[in-house]
Amino acid sequence: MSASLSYQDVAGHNTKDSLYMVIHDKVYDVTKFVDEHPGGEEVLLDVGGQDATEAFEDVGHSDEAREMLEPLLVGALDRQPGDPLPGKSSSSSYAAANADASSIGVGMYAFVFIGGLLSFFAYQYTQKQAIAV
Ligand code: HEM
Repeated sequence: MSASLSYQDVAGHNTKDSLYMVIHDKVYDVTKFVDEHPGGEEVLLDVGGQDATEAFEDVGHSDEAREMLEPLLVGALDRQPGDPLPGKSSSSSYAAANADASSIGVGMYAFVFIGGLLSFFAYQYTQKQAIAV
């Protein structure tokens, strides 16, 4: 129970036959749990052999789900310098995705605003024309 595993040890267990994952620097053997997971086996296989802290927290798992982790515990993760940090790569890609989305949003506002200005001036112009006639 008090075993200490390296990230490489965990990374080796990334198949349905033997599936480990790291959540909050603890290593869990989820092999037997895969078929029972209410969220489906696919998501667990996706993060198999990796740090799943962010994926696990993103879902907002219940306290019950957290209790289910206890019997699956294998040991603590012995994190070495250079090992992936929880969610580091995916959080930066989330940030990038968000930046993309918001720049599209800004573009949309600019488009609508400029469209509005154009129609305002077009209206003014036609009004002046109408008066001039
Ligand atoms: C060993 C770790 C895990 C356990 C014990 C666990 C357990 C559970 C439980 C009990 C639920 C039902 C809802 C709840 O009580 O919160 C659930 C739902 C869910 N889980 Fe997990 N989970 C684990 C890991 C993960 C991971 C790593 C992911 C994502 C990569 C994930 C994705 C989901 C999703 C998407 C649902 C929602 C299903 C739905 O509402 O239709 N789970 N999980």
